[in-house]
Amino acid sequence: MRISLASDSLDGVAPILISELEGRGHTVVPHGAVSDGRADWAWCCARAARDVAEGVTDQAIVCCWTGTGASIAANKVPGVRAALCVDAETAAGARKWNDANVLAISLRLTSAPLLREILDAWFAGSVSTDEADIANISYISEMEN
Ligand SMILES: O=C(CO)[C@H](O)[C@H](O)COP(=O)(O)O
Repeated sequence: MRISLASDSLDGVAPILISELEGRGHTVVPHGAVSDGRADWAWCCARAARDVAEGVTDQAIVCCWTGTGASIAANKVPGVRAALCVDAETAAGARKWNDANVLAISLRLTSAPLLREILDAWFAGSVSTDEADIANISYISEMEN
């Protein structure tokens, strides 16, 4: 899978994210501190989210200290459903019930072992085929129109 990756800093797990993703067989398109060092969270996380909306990449991972700014910026991009995930259970739910296509990570809260659990759950997950779940996701898309 092609994954855009954005972070506003090289704090916490940010430096190991590229190797974690490449180690899982993904191709990484980096933005912000993990690329050229530009570190505005709003800009780099929106940039990664736009990659997904434009079909340049399949999914994105966006990071900031809290994870909140990263998720807010990504969710401003139409077609993006970004989920701030602090554990594997949340990541599994975000894929299943929200069809989330952008994973937001808090660099403050996420240790390396926790990151691996979150990534495992995120990439193992797939969207629910339940009618009510699909209707909820459709409603989110309709709100963008
Ligand atoms: O969490 C964040 C935004 O939601 C940022 O990572 C945080 O605001 C960065 O702060 P600073 O520029 O002082 O390191």
